[in-house]
Amino acid sequence: MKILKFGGKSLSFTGAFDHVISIIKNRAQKESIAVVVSAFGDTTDVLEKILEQAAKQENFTLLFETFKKQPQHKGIDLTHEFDFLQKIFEGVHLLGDYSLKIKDSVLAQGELISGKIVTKKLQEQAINAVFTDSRSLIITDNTFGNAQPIASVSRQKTIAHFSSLDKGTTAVVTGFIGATLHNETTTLGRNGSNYSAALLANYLEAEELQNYTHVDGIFTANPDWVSDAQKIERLHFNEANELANFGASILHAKTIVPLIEKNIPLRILNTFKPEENGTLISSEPTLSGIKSLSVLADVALINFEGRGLLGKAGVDARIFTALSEKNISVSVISQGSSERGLGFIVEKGRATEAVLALEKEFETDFYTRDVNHISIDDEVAVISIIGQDLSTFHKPYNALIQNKIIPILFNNTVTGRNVSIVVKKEATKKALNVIHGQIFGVSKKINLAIFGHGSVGGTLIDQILQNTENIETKKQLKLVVFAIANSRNLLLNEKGIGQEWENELSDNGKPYELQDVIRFAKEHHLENLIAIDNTSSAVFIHNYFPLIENGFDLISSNKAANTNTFDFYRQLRKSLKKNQRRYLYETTVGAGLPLIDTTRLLHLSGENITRIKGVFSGTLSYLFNHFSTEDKSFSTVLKEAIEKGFTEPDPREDLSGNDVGRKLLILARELELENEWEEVQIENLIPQAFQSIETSDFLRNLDVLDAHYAAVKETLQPHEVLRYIGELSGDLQKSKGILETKLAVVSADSALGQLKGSDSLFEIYTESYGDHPITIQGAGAGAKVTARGVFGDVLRLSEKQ
Ligand SMILES: NC(=O)C1=CN([C@@H]2O[C@H](COP(=O)(O)OP(=O)(O)OC[C@H]3O[C@@H](n4cnc5c(N)ncnc54)[C@H](O)[C@@H]3O)[C@@H](O)[C@H]2O)C=CC1
Ligand SMILES: N[C@@H](CC=O)C(=O)O
Repeated sequence: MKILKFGGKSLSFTGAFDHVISIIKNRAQKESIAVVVSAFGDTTDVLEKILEQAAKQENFTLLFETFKKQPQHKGIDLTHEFDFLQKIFEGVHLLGDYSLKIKDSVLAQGELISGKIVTKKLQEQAINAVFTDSRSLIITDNTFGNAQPIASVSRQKTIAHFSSLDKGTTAVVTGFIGATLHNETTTLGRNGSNYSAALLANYLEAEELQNYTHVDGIFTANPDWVSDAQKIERLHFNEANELANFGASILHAKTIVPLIEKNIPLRILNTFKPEENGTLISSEPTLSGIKSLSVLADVALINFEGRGLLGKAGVDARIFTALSEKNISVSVISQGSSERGLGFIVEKGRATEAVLALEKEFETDFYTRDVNHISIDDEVAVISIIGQDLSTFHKPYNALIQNKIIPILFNNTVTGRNVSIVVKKEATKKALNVIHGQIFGVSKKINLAIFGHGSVGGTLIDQILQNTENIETKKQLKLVVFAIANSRNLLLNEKGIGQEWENELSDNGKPYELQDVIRFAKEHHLENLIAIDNTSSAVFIHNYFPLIENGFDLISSNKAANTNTFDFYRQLRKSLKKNQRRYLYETTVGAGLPLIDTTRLLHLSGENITRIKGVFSGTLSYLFNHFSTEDKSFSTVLKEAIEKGFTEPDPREDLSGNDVGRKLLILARELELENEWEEVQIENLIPQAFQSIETSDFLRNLDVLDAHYAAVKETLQPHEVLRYIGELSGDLQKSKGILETKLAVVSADSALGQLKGSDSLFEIYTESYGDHPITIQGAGAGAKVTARGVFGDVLRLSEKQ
């Protein structure tokens, strides 16, 4: 025989009542089953509410009449139950009070009513169903509200009842309720119906207990909180027991024990998807490893501080005796060895009572100041990682710290392989997602906010969106672009903005402040945050500080932050260090070329860099490579460079030499030089008259540059070409270097002279390499290569997140 149990949600009319009847019908026609039912939907709560109204001597009639008229009650003779309830409510109304015994009698009507209805509906479908009032089977002690079954009597009564049924009969048994030896109605406490079903399975030595719920089975975490949670196919009883103890709402420890005793498998199924296998819990060994995350949300942390009690014996015993006298159960406990500090978790509703009990117990110790204080923090939750041991705990732990979630305390069990972490309640969802992403090997979600969607930013967004699947398959990284903004508008989507981002932004983008992005990330508990600055704004860089303080790592193609004052540069590093955030900006020198990384590694490894020289600007490289050898005017070649996306948003940044100057300054600071922007000697290629006019006027009048550069070209010898060069020299061991940019005439067959297209060339001279510099050469500008470089930074950060 199999026991099928249906919970209240499955039985509500707005739920899956018809599915339940058809499941039972199909199964009853094929095999031997017994059915255990809970009360319909929220019946138990409604009955309790009416009882409360009656006890407060309020008018309970309206609610009671509404209850009686519920559609599921139609067509069934429930006169007996309704009359019984009416009498009790009237009595309670008169007395203004009720006992737990009365409450059990009232609540029991919910299961009695649903049992009758299910039986009748099955009979209408020609199923030989018999209503079975479990008060004649489950005999309990008289702990009303949480009665304990008397196994020997209950077993014997249950077996006798089922033996008396004709073959092919389907018993519909009321869950949750029992009766004392004196025939007084009792209830079995929280999760009582599941317990009844487990007891029945035990007494009848059933083949399997099948629990039909509103979920597909047990998941690696609550899918309402973790969208990547996966269904677990199989669990061992021990693992299920751990899960049950730590808050998995569809399991309860006391349900599992009767099943373990008789080795009866438990299957969690979805009423709406009866054909699926759900989760099977049995004694079969399963693959070892971490199984699931569970959350205890309705809890409070009690912090007991008693420094003066150091070394005194029996303090813990006093604490737990005081609590146990009040029947307050303690879950997570953590105690320091050096001082008498003890933190532990109790049910939230009992926290004040717990503190009062402790204050009473330690009254004299307060007086002697041996106990400093006892406090409650009820804004906490406990996350338990079932199957986790300490050998790999550093992974989720580090991920939490990375995401600025600092566990308040944690503990592990010696035998049970699980670690519990107490976190601030507001961080629960984010913490769950971070841990889940880390330990289940499913993709780690990286949440990106992209500021600036011009040439580089726009190309980057497209590159990311085109490669999301590929990256997820190869790297198990799920890149989610949750924010895209320019200087005016912001588009947000916590699930990820898609390929249509441009249209969506123009349709739904809204004016914003930076705080909107930060708040959105917090409200949606987004983890592994990266902000990407693809603007050229010297104003935007001040946003780096709030971003860092709110858990964002940073990436920029914008050179403004690293070329601001040295004080700003230092403050930024300080904030990054304090908040344990990282900042990558590989594309700020040489676009996609690995300049920063190479320079940094050489310097860090102690290699003495003596000089860095080269063509730093892709734009100017393109300009002079083509202008020197082709019969084209200077402005024609410049326009080509602009069209190809090599130039800065304002091309005068390139022509003024400023862009090269910035790159020199960025590299200098990588070498720990403290140069300021004003100390960079720059040759400006723009005639004085055009240096401070509007960009649009300048762009309209580019040909004014032609005469000057035609004259310069005239002076070149046949084997000579023009190159705009940047050089970092001087004693680079000191705090300042010499930073210089200039237009130079070089031999066409020199390394610099042979440059093609928009290639940059960087020569890094070091002590060990002598006269043979490390040379890095390649496309030094262009939206595609730059975006690709930024993408590289995203992956670098993501892998370390
Ligand atoms: N084009 C290239 O080859 C390379 C460019 N870069 C850098 O990449 C950055 C972007 O360049 P492009 O895409 O060509 O510029 P762009 O002008 O095409 O795009 C800049 C974007 O930033 C936005 N923006 C400006 N101020 C903002 C603010 N305060 N807040 C939010 N958004 C703001 C603009 O609305 C625009 O969407 C620049 O800093 C540039 O120096 C770096 C290496 C190579
Ligand atoms: N305009 C810049 C782009 C890269 O920083 C250049 O030409 O190098």
